[in-house]
Amino acid sequence: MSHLRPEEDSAKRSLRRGILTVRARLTADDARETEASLAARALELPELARARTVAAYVSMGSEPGTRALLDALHARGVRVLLPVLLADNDLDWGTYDGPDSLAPVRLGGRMTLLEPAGTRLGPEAVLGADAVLLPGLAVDGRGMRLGRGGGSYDRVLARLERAGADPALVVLLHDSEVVGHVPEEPHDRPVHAAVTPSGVHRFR
Ligand SMILES: Nc1nc2c(c(=O)[nH]1)N(C=O)[C@@H](CNc1ccc(C(=O)N[C@@H](CCC(=O)O)C(=O)O)cc1)CN2
Ligand SMILES: Nc1ncnc2c1ncn2[C@@H]1O[C@H](COP(=O)(O)OP(=O)(O)OP(=O)(O)O)[C@@H](O)[C@H]1O
Repeated sequence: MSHLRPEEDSAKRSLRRGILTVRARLTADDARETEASLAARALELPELARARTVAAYVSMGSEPGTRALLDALHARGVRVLLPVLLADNDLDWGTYDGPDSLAPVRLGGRMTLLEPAGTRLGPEAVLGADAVLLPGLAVDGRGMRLGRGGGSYDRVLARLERAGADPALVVLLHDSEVVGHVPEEPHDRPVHAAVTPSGVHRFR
């Protein structure tokens, strides 16, 4: 968010900026194609085919669209968990029960997040997920993921590790965001796969 640590790796910051610049150039047609292809590729994942509970998120702005995927999972009868951003950047969770179950939440500036409007299940609810779909800006061949810098998903990954939970960890990206190297800090944990509109990249 806006309170980046002064010592934060400037390599992360410049990679973030570069990717957000490219994302800002995408057209509405690009976005529609990306959303449909991303859902198709993700639904081919065996990890999602056998999942009873999937932790996901509602895409915003220029993120690759997740709405088609959320609706397909929901229609299959999968229990879909969605994040609720807490004041300390940790994440609480609620369930996705179709488009009407979402409520807009204004963040600081112009960004609006869609969050689940129903019962909050608590930050530990993610421990019940068979697969976790993560937002990100980039990933490298080791599975090191670059996020927006809030550290919310770093906390989720740390919580899963502490609990000994081992869900499939899958980041959803545009094709060009699978890169050669993502700068990492000691708290960063790798994901297992990335899904992009053109396919699946596996890291373990
Ligand atoms: N779709 C989606 N939902 C998500 C996340 C995400 O990355 N994507 N999150 C992932 O953790 C959590 C929310 N965290 C967020 C962190 C920063 C910003 C944001 O608007 N950042 C602006 C800059 C805002 C500012 O600091 O002024 C930006 O990146 O442009 C939004 C959500 C939970 N839900
Ligand atoms: N387990 C944790 N608990 C609390 N704070 C953490 C944890 N892991 C990382 N952080 C903090 O989160 C901040 C952002 O870290 P980083 O830049 O790696 O975010 P990110 O991975 O890009 O974002 P996100 O995880 O939200 O997608 C850092 O200040 C870091 O110290």
